[in-house]
Amino acid sequence: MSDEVNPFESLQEQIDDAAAYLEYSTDVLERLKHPERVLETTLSVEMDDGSVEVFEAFRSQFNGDRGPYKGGIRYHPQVSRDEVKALSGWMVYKCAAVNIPYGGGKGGIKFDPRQYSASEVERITRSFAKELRPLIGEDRDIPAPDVNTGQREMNWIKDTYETLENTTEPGVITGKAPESGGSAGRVEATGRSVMLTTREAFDYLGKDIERATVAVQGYGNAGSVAAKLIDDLGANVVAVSDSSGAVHNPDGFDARAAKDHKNETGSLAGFEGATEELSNEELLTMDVDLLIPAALENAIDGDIANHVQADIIVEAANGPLTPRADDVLSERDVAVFPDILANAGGVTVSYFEWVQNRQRFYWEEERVNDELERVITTAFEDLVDTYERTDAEDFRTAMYVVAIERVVDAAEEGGIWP
Ligand SMILES: NC(=O)C1=CN([C@@H]2O[C@H](COP(=O)(O)OP(=O)(O)OC[C@H]3O[C@@H](n4cnc5c(N)ncnc54)[C@H](O)[C@@H]3O)[C@@H](O)[C@H]2O)C=CC1
Ligand SMILES: O=C(O)CCC(=O)C(=O)O
Repeated sequence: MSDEVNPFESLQEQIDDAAAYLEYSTDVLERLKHPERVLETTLSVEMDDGSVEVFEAFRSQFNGDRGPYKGGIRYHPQVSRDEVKALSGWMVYKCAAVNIPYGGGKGGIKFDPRQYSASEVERITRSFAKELRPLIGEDRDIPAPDVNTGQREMNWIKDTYETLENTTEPGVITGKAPESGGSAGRVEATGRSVMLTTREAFDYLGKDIERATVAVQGYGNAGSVAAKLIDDLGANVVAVSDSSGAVHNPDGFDARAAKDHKNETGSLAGFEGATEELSNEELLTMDVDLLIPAALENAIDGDIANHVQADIIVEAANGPLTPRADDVLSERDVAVFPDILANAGGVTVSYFEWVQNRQRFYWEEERVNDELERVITTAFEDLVDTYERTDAEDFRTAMYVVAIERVVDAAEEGGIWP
């Protein structure tokens, strides 16, 4: 991609954009732009054939002024020190945007888990958990799932931690299976907040979600649940993609059937509800009402942004737009609703899981979903109030204004800063 940028630099640019609407000194702003610490380690793990392989792994703790560091663990060949730094920073501002009492962290192991057996993935995960042990804890740093990790990996990390610490501490990690202390509603929570943000955005912009056409890039946890729930609002999902490519039907198709096909065959290719297959870029530039990038960072750069035909973008992925794409889309009046609001359902229900773990009292799914809806609609109101009050250049900048003010207030009121 022509303007693919380092995601850590994107994060810093987003903070600078918001700073123009805030009256903080450069010292204060510099502190908001760098992680407090980053663990960089290597895991030496025995493979099934007896050989030993070495993996790079990271955990970044960006800012803990509002509470324990919080954020997922990603398994992907693109994982790097700067990527986890960016992702951990986005967690800080996400938790502040939806006003839950956490700071931000993120971790990852640089590998493709699909190339390894389940027992190899388990040994790699448990090896990482041993490295994380001194850093994590229910009041210190609480990991969770992200790309290519889920309940299985969270359960292994919890078990390794609890065994080594000789304790029972389910709140050390969230996104666990319900049998291991996970919360009802966590698997669907990220997609649910994407749906809630979409619903509020259409309402705010005076557009009708019923029969609105939708394209979704990335059909994993975040993208497939968002598609299913937006389909339930009456919208028409016409194209979805995964790393194997995109499928399209101009008349729309059942988002659940597309997910079933992916679960059964491992990819969207050959989905019988589609009439044609497209490239990833063709999906991103389709003439639809709503585009949901739900894969990885930098999916839409300045060049692609020039060809985007959607009226509204709701970011399910973290950092899917480059700063240049943001500028182009803002000039072209495409409304972008930012990741730090739209995908915050995951960490919000992680917060509910952590509360339930600490109280040893578990909620029904209906309560989880109701509380999540309250958090996201309140954050959406905070966003539009600030957007209108500041006349910010776009919704992302307005959301960062809200979030940065909360982080600075916590640091100042808490006596962390003079
Ligand atoms: N899982 C969670 O709770 C949360 C996830 N997110 C973010 O959502 C995004 C997706 O994460 P998950 O859904 O959890 O991951 P996942 O591993 O469940 O799914 C990722 C999907 O993206 C697809 N993909 C990868 N590269 C692609 C490409 N170039 N074009 C099209 N599709 C591509 C994969 O095939 C897969 O379908 C990430 O940015 C993640 O950080 C954000 C908040 C919470
Ligand atoms: O559930 C969580 O704690 C974090 C989820 C996450 O990694 C994210 O929001 O990007």
